[in-house]
Amino acid sequence: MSALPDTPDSPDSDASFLLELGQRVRTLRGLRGMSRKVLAKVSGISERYIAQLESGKGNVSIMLLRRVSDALATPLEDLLPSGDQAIDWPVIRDLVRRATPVQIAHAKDVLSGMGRLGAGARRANAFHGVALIGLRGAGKSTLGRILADKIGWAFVELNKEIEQQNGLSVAEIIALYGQEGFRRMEQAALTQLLARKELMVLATGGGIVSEAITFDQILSSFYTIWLKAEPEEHMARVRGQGDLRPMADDRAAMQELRTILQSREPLYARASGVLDTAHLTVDEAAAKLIAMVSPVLCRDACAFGLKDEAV
Ligand SMILES: Nc1ncnc2c1ncn2[C@@H]1O[C@H](COP(=O)(O)OP(=O)(O)OP(=O)(O)O)[C@@H](O)[C@H]1O
Ligand SMILES: O=C(O)C1=C[C@@H](O)[C@@H](O)[C@H](O)C1
Ligand SMILES: [Mg+2]
Repeated sequence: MSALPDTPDSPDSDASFLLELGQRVRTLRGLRGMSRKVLAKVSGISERYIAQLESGKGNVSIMLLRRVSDALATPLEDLLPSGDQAIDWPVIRDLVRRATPVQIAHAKDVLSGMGRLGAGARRANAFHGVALIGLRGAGKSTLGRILADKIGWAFVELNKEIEQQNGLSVAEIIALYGQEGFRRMEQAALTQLLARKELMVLATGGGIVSEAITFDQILSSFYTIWLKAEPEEHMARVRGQGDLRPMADDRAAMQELRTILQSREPLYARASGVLDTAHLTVDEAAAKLIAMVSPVLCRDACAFGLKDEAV
C-alpha cells in the first residue's frame, strides 16, 4: 500500500517538518539578533551544521536541538512545528505560567464561554453531582450504583452513554477510531450529560484523566472522588469479574497495571476526595463513600436550591 503524500510518516511530510523547523530556528535567531556564527559559538554546534538545520536539511538529534534552544533562550517546544497553533499561543502560555490560581480560574471561564456569567455563577451552575474516578476494578460501578440508590440520584455510566450515543461498544470504538477517537466521543458524551439538568452519580472510564479538558470538566462539574486500591486488588477484582485476559501473561500484566496506576496517580489525586477501598468489603466501602459525600451533597445541593434531593 503506498503512503499518501500528506500522511504523518510520508517523506513529503518529513521534509516539510524539517523545513519548518529550520525556518523557526532562523526566525528565532533573527529575533534574538544573533548571527549564525554567534549561535554556533553559544550552542557549541558548527556553523555549517546550523546552516543545514536552517535550510531544512539537517535531521537534528533531540540533544543538539536542545542546545540550540538553550542558546536561543527559547523553550524547545517553540522550535517544533505544531500545526494550527493559535498565533497568540506563546503569549497565552507565558501568561498562564505566571498566573495565580484565581486568574487561571477566570481564564478558563472566559475560554470555555462562561466569562460573562462570572466565576461564581459558573461554579454555582456547574454542580452536577458526584463523579467516581479510578482504575479498572476500583469499584466505580459497584459503589456508584449503591450510592445513587441511597441518595435517589440517577446513576450514569459514562462508557455506556458513549456506547449508546455511537451505537458501538467501547472495544469497537477503540478498534475503529483509536484512543483519540474514543476520547473525542467521551468528551462529546460528557458535554451532553452536562446539558441534563439532573443530579447524578457518574461512574467514569479509568482513562478519563488522560484527556485534560474532559478531566477538568469532571473536576469542575462534580464532587469527584478517587476510588483507590492496591494494584493487586485492581487485578484480583478484574479477574474476579471473569476477565481472564491478564492471566495470559501474569507478570507482564501486573507490571503494566502498576505503570498505568503510577502514571495516573498524580491526576487521580486531583479529585476532591480519596476513598481507599483497600482491604474493605463492598459494604464497608459503600458505607464510607456515603458518609464521605453526605455533608458535601447537603451543602452543595442546598446551595443550588435542591435541598429535597440531598441526603
Ligand atoms: N472494597 C471494594 N470496593 C469496591 N469493589 C470491591 C471491593 N471489594 C471487592 N470489590 C469487587 O470489585 C469489583 C469492582 O468492579 P467495578 O466494575 O465496580 O469496578 P469499576 O471501577 O467500575 O471498573 P471498570 O473501570 O472496569 O468499569 C466488583 O466485582 C466488586 O464486587
Ligand atoms: O483505563 C483505561 O484506559 C480505559 C478504561 C475503560 O473504561 C475505557 O474508558 C477505555 O477502554 C480506557
Ligand atoms: Mg465500571
